[in-house]
Amino acid sequence: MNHMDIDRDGSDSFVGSGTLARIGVLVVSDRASEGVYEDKSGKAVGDFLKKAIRSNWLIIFKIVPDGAESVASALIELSDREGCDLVLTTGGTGPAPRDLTPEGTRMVIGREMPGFGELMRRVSLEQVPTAILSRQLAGTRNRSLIVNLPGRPAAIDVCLNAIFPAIPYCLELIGARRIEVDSDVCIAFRPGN
Ligand SMILES: Nc1ncnc2c1ncn2[C@@H]1O[C@H](COP(=O)(O)OP(=O)(O)OP(=O)(O)O)[C@@H](O)[C@H]1O
Ligand SMILES: Nc1nc2c(c(=O)[nH]1)N[C@H]1C(S)=C(S)[C@@H](COP(=O)(O)O)O[C@H]1N2
Repeated sequence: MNHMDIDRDGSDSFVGSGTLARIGVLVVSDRASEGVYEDKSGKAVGDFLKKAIRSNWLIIFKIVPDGAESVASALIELSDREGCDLVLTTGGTGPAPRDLTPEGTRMVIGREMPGFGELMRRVSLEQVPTAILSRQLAGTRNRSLIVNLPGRPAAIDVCLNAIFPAIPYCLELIGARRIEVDSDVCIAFRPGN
């Protein structure tokens, strides 16, 4: 498990005070986990978060091979033991036999939140017709929001740009720690604001 503190300027050390949100990034990839290739998707998620979040947060990074069990146990570790408010997974959402991230996610979430997958498929479809092949899910596990992203590095920004406006309010509703986003990158919507 790799812990890295990130401040709003994108450096790797935490500064400032206030709520420290905990964000898990779970890379699901046979080849990245074996070192056959270098992970680019988890890194792209970290880069997006560094740009988008202006309150204090901590990233907890983990790479596992494909599989429902490997995903489920990593999600439990990130949500329950690491106390993550938000967990973003990459990879393993397609139809290939070893693509079992949605199955692993479904094993651990209490409530499914279909809107996240619906929106990501809609915006991705404007870029690639194969967007319909992603079975990405999202849901809550107690005070954690878990969201599946596709594995392709190019998909990460497209998907996060689309869903991030709804994430701060969702975290608030489930009783997770509060995050503030940078309005130059994304406008968070909180009803009543
Ligand atoms: N973490 C990652 N870093 C870099 N590229 C990735 C990563 N995850 C996926 N990809 C790329 O996106 C493609 C589709 O992702 P998918 O999750 O279906 O992986 P895969 O083909 O099952 O292979 P693997 O599990 O070994 O990454 C991969 O074939 C690879 O080219
Ligand atoms: N934005 C975006 N979404 C995308 C893609 C992409 O390149 N960009 N690739 C699609 C493809 S080819 C597949 S098979 C599915 C599942 O990808 P995964 O198995 O890497 O999660 O995501 C889809 N969604």
